[in-house]
Amino acid sequence: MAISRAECLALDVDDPIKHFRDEFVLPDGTIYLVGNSLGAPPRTTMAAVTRTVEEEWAGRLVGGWNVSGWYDLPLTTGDRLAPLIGVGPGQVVVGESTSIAIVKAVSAALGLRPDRRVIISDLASFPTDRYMVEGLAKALGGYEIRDLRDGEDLGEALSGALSDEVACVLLSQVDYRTGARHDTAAVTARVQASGALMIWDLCHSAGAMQVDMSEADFAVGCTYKYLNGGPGAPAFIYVHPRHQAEAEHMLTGWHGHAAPFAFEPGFRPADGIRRFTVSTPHVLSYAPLNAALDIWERVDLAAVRAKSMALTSLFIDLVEDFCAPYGLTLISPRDPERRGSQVGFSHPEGYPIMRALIDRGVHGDFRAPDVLRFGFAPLYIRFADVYDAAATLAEVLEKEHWRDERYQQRLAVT
Ligand SMILES: Cc1ncc(COP(=O)(O)O)c(C=O)c1O
Ligand SMILES: Nc1c(O)cccc1C(=O)C[C@H](N)C(=O)O
Repeated sequence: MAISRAECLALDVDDPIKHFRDEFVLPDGTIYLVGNSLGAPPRTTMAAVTRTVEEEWAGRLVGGWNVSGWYDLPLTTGDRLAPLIGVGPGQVVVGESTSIAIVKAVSAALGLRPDRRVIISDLASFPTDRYMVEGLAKALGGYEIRDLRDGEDLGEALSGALSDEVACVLLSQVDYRTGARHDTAAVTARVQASGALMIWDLCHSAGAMQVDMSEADFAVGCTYKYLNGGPGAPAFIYVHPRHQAEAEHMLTGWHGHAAPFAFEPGFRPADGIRRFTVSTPHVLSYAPLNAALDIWERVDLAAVRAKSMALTSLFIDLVEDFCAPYGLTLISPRDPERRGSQVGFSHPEGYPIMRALIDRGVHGDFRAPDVLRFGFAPLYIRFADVYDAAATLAEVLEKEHWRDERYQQRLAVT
C-alpha cells in the first residue's frame, strides 16, 4: 500500500497551512476536488456581500461611486491581486471575464506589432481562448491564426510556428485538462526573442502556485477558481508597464477614457492601466473577491505550491495503487514540477464514474471526451481527503456503481 490513512492524518497535523481550511465554508461530508473550477467561499463572504448592499448601496445610494470607492474597484482590486502573479501596483485591472480580457490583450498586442499578421494559439487551451481569438481575427480581417496542436511538445511546436510574421502568442500556463504546466520564463523569453509578444492565461495557475509575470507582455485570468472570488467573479488583466503608454485595445468603453465624465464625442485612452478598464464595474461581484483577497494577503504561495505538489503526487500514487485493475490512465505529468494543482485520469466510462463518485461525496469533474479531473486547492484540501477520495473512487470502480442508469444521463454543465 502506498500510504495508510493514519499516515495521511499525520501529514495533516504537520501541514503548515492547515489553519486556512477553517476560513472556508465546505458542506459536511463533501470532499471538494473542484476548486480548480469554482473555489469554495471564504466564511467572510456573506458578511462582505451584505455590507456592500446595506452600507454602501442602501446607505449611500449613488454616492457609493465616490464614497465607497466603487469607481476605482477595478484598479484597487487589481493592486491587491498583483502580488499573486508576481507584479506590482498599477499593472493589473480586474473586471469583465477572462474571455473579454483575452480580446483586450490580443487586440492591444496586435496594435503594438502592426507589421505582423499572425497570432499563435494552442488547441490544447480552454476553447474560449481560441474562440475569442477567432472572433477577433474575423472582425479585424487580414490575420492568420497559427494553432499549436494538442499533445505536441511546446518547444518543438514553437520552433515550427514562430517567425517574423508572428505578432503574439497566447498560451495557458497550466493545461485545463491534463494539468501540464509550462515554464513561463523560458517560453516568454523565447517568444520575445522572435519579436512577438507573450500573453499568458493564468486561469489554472493563479492561487495555485507562485506566478511571475514580471517579464510577460500581458496576462489574463479568472478569480473564481483557486482565488475563491465566487461564481462569475471578475477576471484580471496584467499589462507590462513598458507597454502601458502605447497599448490600446479594441473595447473602448467609457471607463477607459481619459476623461469619462467630460462626455467627449471621441475616445481618448486614459493614462496607465486604467485604459484597460471598459465600463461600469459589477460592484457586487467585487465584494466576495475582496473578501477572498483578505485571505490571500496572508498566504505564502511557496507553501501552497509545496502542499499542492504533495497532494497531487499522493493522489496519483493512491489511485494507481487502489484502482490498478480498473483501466484508469494518468494523463497528467508524473513529475510534480511539470504539473499544476490538478490530476486527470482517462477512462472510457469517465462520465458515469464521475457522477457515481459525486453521489458518494467526492466531487471532481468530467472533461470530454473521457477525462476524470480532480483539482486540489491547498488552502482547504487535506491529505486525509485525498486518501478518502482515492478509496471511494476504487469502490465505485470495484463495485461498478457507475453502471447505474441514472449516472448515464448528461447534465447541461459537466
Ligand atoms: C484557461 C481558461 N481560460 C478561460 C476560461 C473562461 O473564462 P470565462 O468564461 O470566465 O470568460 C476558463 C474557464 O472557464 C479557463 O479554464
Ligand atoms: N467558467 C465555468 C462556467 O461558466 C461553467 C462551468 C464551468 C466553468 C469553468 O470555469 C470550467 C473551467 N474553466 C475548466 O477548466 O473546465
